[in-house]
Amino acid sequence: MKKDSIQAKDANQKHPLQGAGGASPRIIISGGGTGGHIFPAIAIANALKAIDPKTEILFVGALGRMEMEKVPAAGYKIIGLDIRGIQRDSVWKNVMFPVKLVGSVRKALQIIKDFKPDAAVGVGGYASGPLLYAASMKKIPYLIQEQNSYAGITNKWLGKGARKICVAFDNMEQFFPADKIIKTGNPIRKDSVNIAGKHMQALELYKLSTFKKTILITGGSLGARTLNNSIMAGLDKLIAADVQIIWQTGKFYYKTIIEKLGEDYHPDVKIREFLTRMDLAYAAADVIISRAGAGTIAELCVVKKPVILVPSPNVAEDHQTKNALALVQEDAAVFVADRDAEAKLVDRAIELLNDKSLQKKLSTNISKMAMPNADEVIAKELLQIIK
Ligand SMILES: CC(=O)N[C@H]1[C@@H](OP(=O)(O)OP(=O)(O)OC[C@H]2O[C@@H](n3ccc(=O)[nH]c3=O)[C@H](O)[C@@H]2O)O[C@H](CO)[C@@H](O)[C@@H]1O
Repeated sequence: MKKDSIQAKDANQKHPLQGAGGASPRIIISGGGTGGHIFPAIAIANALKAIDPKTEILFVGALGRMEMEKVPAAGYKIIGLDIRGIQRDSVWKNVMFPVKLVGSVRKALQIIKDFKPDAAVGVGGYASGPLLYAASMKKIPYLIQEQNSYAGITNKWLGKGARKICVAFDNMEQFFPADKIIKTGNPIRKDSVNIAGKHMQALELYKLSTFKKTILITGGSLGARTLNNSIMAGLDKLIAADVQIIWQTGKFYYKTIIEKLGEDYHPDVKIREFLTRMDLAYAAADVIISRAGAGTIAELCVVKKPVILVPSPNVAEDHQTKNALALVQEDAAVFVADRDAEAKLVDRAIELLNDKSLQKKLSTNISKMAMPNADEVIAKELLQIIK
């Protein structure tokens, strides 16, 4: 584990925020569903460990969801609850929901009894509801981390009982009690944005040329159909422009794309289902095309590359558009609407690659919006509420 500024200087010296009486804190972190919830949770866990490596951390997620794979891969233990969200497309799919909810609260109560946490954290996603509800029943203090400019129904409800609510956007008083809100930014995994000096290593990993410009396409943790369709439509143009691409398709779309194009479609087109080393993908890129998920945006501000954002129109209250506009209003990103992407995205990307002064302006402006220490700030807030 890397040492950082909040770690005690001497390994034997107790950090001022270490658990009461010298005991190391025991924390449950709950939630998940998509990378947008899971990776901030891992970032908070890493920050807690940096303060006190003996901190005991247990994750609670939803069975069958991405966290059950990504959390152990990050080195943490996770227990899954048998819970899923309300399905809006069919009433019948929700018949078992009340039974599963009650079962999950019961299991969460047992987890709390066994693990004996000093505090809990909810990052949003199915599992945080039952776990934080159980925590409130057992009078365990908890903190909520809300990534978006729009709070989901569970977080709004749980916000009333939270000690602190850490947010990344202004005007969150419309969802949460004002006295509990702290604007910290979104926690990001330090290793996903640590790109300094890694350009050559990144080109080697992807077997990319040092003589060509590179575009990274990322559709967020699940991939994005619109981005995939737009790239598919513009492949010939990209190749003709001598551009190479790292194309993250997402798990759902990968197979179809590979079936259509073949495994070795073109040496300049690197197609991947999911990128496990975001640092190297960011490091390789000259220009990035991305969805506007809150976590990705927080990372893009730190890696400060020129970015084109194509917000998903299929998320609650159109929050990705709000995320994207927060940057576009500061001249910190180029905006392409989802409905225009297939016709315009590749042209805009090639134009941006050829416009050095626009690239410079975007990089400078996006870097001003970075809040790189949210993980540490949130970890400290959490330890304060234990005290
Ligand atoms: C469709 C949907 O519901 N999207 C939501 C979801 O986005 P999503 O799950 O896509 O999350 P974000 O865009 O916030 O973050 C994606 C995270 O996944 C990582 N990553 C991504 C791709 C990859 O190949 N490898 C990888 O490691 C990124 O580095 C980042 O840390 O949660 C966000 C935060 O609540 C919301 O703002 C989004 O609107």
